[in-house]
Amino acid sequence: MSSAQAPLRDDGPPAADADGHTAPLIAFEGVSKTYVGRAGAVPVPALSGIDLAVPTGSVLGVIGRSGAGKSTLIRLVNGLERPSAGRVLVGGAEVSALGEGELRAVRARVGMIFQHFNLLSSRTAAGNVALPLEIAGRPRAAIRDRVAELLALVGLEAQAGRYPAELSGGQKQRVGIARALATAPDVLLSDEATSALDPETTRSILALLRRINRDLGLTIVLITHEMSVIRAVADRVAVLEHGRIVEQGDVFEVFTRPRAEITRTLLAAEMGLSLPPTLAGRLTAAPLAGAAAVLRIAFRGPHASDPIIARLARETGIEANILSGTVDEIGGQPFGSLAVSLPPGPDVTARAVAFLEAHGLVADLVGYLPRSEEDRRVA
Ligand SMILES: Nc1ncnc2c1ncn2[C@@H]1O[C@H](COP(=O)(O)OP(=O)(O)OP(=O)(O)O)[C@@H](O)[C@H]1O
Repeated sequence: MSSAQAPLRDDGPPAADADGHTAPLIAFEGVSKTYVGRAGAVPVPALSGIDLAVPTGSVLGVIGRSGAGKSTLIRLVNGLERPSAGRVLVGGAEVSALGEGELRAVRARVGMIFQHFNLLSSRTAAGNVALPLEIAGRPRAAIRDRVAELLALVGLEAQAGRYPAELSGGQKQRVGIARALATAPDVLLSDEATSALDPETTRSILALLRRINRDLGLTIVLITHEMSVIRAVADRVAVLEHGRIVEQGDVFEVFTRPRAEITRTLLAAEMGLSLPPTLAGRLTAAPLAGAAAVLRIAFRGPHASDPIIARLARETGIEANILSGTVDEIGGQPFGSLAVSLPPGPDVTARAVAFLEAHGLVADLVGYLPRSEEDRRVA
């Protein structure tokens, strides 16, 4: 538990089973949500049959395209929405069955940060962080000390007296994080918290979230439409499509063995972005005449890809050109991806993909490169 206050459960720390696994802090059991709206309006199914368990102290990333149901899912955790069917449990309490009074107590244990920060423009950074403590009726001196502690935690001691209009986007989000942590919650919900930030600021905010998770043991659920966010901060990922979880698991497993089509597409999009800009800008979705197919190959371990490109050439006669390659880490494990272009010829793409997958790698077509560009690159 991150907090000095009573946890949501009043029976001590989460129960452990015989194998020492703790009960999930958040659980969705057969949850569906349909928005009914005005009389006569067509009901909108937003989530269907969601089963999800978020272990205490973990970071779950929920990814999906616009309209997939991400916001609905996160709003069910703090009771801002109620399910049409199923149960949502937080710390053993069935949020979906609580009355307004009890819900208020739960919400004090669940902090939230937002894409557009949602700060009060009339209050300073310190004033924004103090707000939840004032609402909770804390004594003035305790509020002052707690606000100073929180601003130090997010690296904003020097900005305490500044108004939101005088802060950068990253600083505003740091104030948002400090405010969300004010009542020492057990859970932090992040609704696209880095979507309005530039890449460098995004990295620093994600690093801050990771540090808070590690140092305070805070359980984090974040929603995003970017795989790079998941990779940077999450332990586990759930992929949502049309209101259903189509894939979930350990981030390393899902990145290196994506099963659902949507997961592969999202990973390929990220890979496309990590190509050198001159190449990425020339990548086309359609196979123009004479274009070279570009594959993304995911592999585990720093050297796992080296022999496979040589073997592809030797065993199938397909000579792939390496366009770019990265080796990264997910949760301390090396994970790499290569972009290669393939020579022209009948069935070359299908044969290459089949060969690579037969050797335990994941290969996805990310697009096509005009042959002249590809030749120039190789020359
Ligand atoms: N209050 C509401 N009333 C009616 N329909 C809604 C409401 N909120 C969301 N929806 C619908 O539910 C579906 C899921 O929406 P939701 O906002 O959860 O998706 P999302 O994945 O968060 O999308 P985005 O990334 O665009 O925010 C969409 O079809 C949306 O139009």
